[in-house]
Amino acid sequence: MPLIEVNEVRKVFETTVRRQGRFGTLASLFRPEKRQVAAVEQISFAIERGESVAYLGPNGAGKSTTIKMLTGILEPSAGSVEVAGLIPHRNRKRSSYQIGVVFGQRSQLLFDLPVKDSYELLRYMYSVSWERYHSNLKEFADILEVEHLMDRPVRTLSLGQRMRCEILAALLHDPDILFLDEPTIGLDVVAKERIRSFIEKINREKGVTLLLTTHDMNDIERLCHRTMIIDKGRLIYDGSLQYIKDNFATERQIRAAFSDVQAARAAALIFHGRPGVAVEIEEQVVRVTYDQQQTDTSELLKLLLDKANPRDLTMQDESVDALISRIYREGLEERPKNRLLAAEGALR
Ligand SMILES: Nc1ncnc2c1ncn2[C@@H]1O[C@H](COP(=O)(O)OP(=O)(O)OP(=O)(O)O)[C@@H](O)[C@H]1O
Repeated sequence: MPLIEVNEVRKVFETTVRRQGRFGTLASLFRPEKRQVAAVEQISFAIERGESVAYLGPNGAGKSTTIKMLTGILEPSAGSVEVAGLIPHRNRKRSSYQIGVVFGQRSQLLFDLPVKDSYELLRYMYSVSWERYHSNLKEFADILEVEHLMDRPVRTLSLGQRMRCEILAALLHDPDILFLDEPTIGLDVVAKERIRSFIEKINREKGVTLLLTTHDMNDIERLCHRTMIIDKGRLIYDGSLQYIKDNFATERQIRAAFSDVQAARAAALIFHGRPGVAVEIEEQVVRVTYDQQQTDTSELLKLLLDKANPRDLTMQDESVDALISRIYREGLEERPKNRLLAAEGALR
């Protein structure tokens, strides 16, 4: 039985529309105009114990609203949500024992108090035994390297230090599921890497199920075996990141370096006017960008090697980040949508 089960879920918010002008403001006061916003539309998915899933989408797509329904903060307008056998909004307290939540932008630590005080409060709230508390604190603080921060007021911590303390806070009560909303946002490369390796470890070694929202493709590549994409409240993709890469990453770039600018210019001319191939020159480097489905890589490489004399050749696929933003931007209509939807297991 799946650990998380979401069935035909919809969430509609009612908002008040402000009318323009002085009379409009007055009219809005007496007769407010209501408008309904569907933040989530008929979403269904199931997550098994131990999975690690990326939940992606552009701003305003409905990610936070979904997570709020999974954590019981919001009640769905229609459909059903079940998390670890409970209906979250009806069993908020019991449900909270099963889940840990980390919101990149918000804190569950008390700002002016030492980190440890917040942990002790959480221990009390979640009725964690002192023994369990001490052993979890020691184990996690060790790996996250936050032992030396225990007596520091939270407000004095750097963003990276605070995030590591937040993750520890979310795990003190041994939850089965961890919801992470942008856990690496705003962090430098080293801090991101520390957090990723910790999250990976608790998923692999402790079997904690992960649902992660992120705009950082490295988070996904590193942590998640499954990707769900939501756009305008609808789930448009549920499958592997590899599938997206294989089917949508059609753009590829050959980077050829030459011994001087003249040689680079001469090489660029070889591709001039060729349909579906774009060429850029930067000093002695030529970048040839093309669609793999239209043009054979071997053909371009042969031309380069026969007619020019590159010092170095490297190939690069389109970054996943660029790829997913293109999927958001263009939607799946323009692209091989049918292929995507028809593919077995792509959209469950
Ligand atoms: N309390 C609310 N009242 C009215 N509309 C809301 C409310 N919460 C969210 N919305 C709207 O629902 C839609 C989805 O919002 P949501 O916060 O779930 O998106 P998101 O994918 O998490 O975006 P982001 O990446 O910016 O956090 C947006 O149009 C948002 O304006």
